[in-house]
Amino acid sequence: MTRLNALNLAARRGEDLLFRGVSFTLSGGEALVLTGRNGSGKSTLLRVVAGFIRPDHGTVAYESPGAEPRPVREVSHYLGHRNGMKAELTVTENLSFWKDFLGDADQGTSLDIEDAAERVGLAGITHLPYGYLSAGQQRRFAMARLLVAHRPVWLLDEPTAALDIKADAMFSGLVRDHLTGGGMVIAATHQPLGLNNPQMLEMKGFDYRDMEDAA
Ligand SMILES: Nc1ncnc2c1ncn2[C@@H]1O[C@H](COP(=O)(O)OP(=O)(O)OP(=O)(O)O)[C@@H](O)[C@H]1O
Repeated sequence: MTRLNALNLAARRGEDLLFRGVSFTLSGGEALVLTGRNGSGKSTLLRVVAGFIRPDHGTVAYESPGAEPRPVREVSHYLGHRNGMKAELTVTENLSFWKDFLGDADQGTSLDIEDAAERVGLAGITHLPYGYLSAGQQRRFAMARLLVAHRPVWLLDEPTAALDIKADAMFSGLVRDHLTGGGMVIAATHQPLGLNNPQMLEMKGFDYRDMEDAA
């Protein structure tokens, strides 16, 4: 059984701690949804888990049977607000870069680029420069990145913001399939993403200090 363990995480933004004492455990097939108002720390927590920001305190690691705990970044995809694609390269060139760069973790299997394009509903246009595509098409191809390299942990920051209903449903399908295959998802999202009974974690922003004072 695979597990992702976050223990007592704290992170600083500027002078102050933005959160502290954040712990959770996810097993393969499980999802965690981060909620909280704008600026409450959802993106920051995702970036700590992804390994982009060093926590002020605490640890987060991915565990799989017979292996030492590993940094989550070795086994995760991070889909943030930006698409992470170069406008002047074609879709195929962009996705090939990510496929080679990320590789498949843990002997997993991934889709080739045309199959991934089909999964996100955009077969046949992978020869076009990424910059020619509409904003929604660009976002769909950013999602295809999750499919061209196998990574068991998906870290998603508002993945479907500004997408139409069809794209929402398509992405919910990808997430469901990923979980059914034993993957994990941590998502900051206001959309249900088709998740069945996810764990929930409400981020409080800098206000957590007032709440502790009042307690
Ligand atoms: N690089 C930074 N340096 C200092 N403070 C930052 C930095 N990045 C974010 N912050 C602050 O940290 C707090 C949390 O930001 P974060 O982006 O994690 O919130 P969020 O819950 O993801 O918000 P949103 O829903 O608007 O995306 C905010 O008050 C923000 O201004």
